Amino acid sequence: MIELHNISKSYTNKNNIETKVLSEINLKINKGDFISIMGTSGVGKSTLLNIIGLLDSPNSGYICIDGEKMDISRLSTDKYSKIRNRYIGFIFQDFKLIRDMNVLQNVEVPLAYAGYNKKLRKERVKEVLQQVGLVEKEDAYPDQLSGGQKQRVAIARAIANKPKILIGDEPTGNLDAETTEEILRLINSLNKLGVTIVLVTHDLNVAKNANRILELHSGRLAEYSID
Ligand SMILES: Nc1ncnc2c1ncn2[C@@H]1O[C@H](COP(=O)(O)OP(=O)(O)OP(=O)(O)O)[C@@H](O)[C@H]1O
Repeated sequence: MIELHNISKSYTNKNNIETKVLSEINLKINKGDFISIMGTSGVGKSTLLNIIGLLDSPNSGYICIDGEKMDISRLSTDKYSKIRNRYIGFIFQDFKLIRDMNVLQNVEVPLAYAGYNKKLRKERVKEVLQQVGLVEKEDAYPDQLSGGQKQRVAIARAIANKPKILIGDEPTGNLDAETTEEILRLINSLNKLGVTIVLVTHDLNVAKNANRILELHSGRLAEYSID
């Protein structure tokens, strides 16, 4: 479904010193997969996730979605914003909800962008809020919600367009142990419904929820062995 071919990424600082973060990474993400990517701080996990999510472009290599090669030099164009909006749902450690929009309006954003009319938007928002167990909070503003509730709203927004893949960058990083479990249960239930998941985490207990754990180390991706 999503394939990474020989993806490399490096950053060059102002003294022209190059740091190689990703080195010829190959990865095949199949429909229904639940993949965790682990690695120490600064190893390049977010960089890799942003490339998978078409938010950032590699220096070399390419990505295919359903066999179509993405033209990474054009990631900022309208066509790619639409692809991102339709195919990819993102969740982050800091939720990234819009403060002056209530729950309903936050979840509506990707639907409006995808061109759903008002009636269809309302129906779909109700459906996804039901799925994440937050129907009664549709009028609340982000500041009035707990961390776990905010992440539920972010998940509802991320899945509203029925994306092919749900991508999470440390989505439980700001949550306590109990709320982390609650969010992982929700993510697991979405995966059982067929949503493909890729999570970045440095927490093995979180990573263990996946059916495949990978570790990023020295720019390379390898299967993580639990023992
Ligand atoms: N825009 C940028 N310009 C220069 N260097 C960058 C940029 N973004 C990331 N880096 C560097 O690339 C490396 C990988 O960063 P990245 O955020 O992907 O790591 P990470 O594994 O997600 O880290 P953490 O677990 O701490 O969030 C780091 O050394 C970082 O300083």
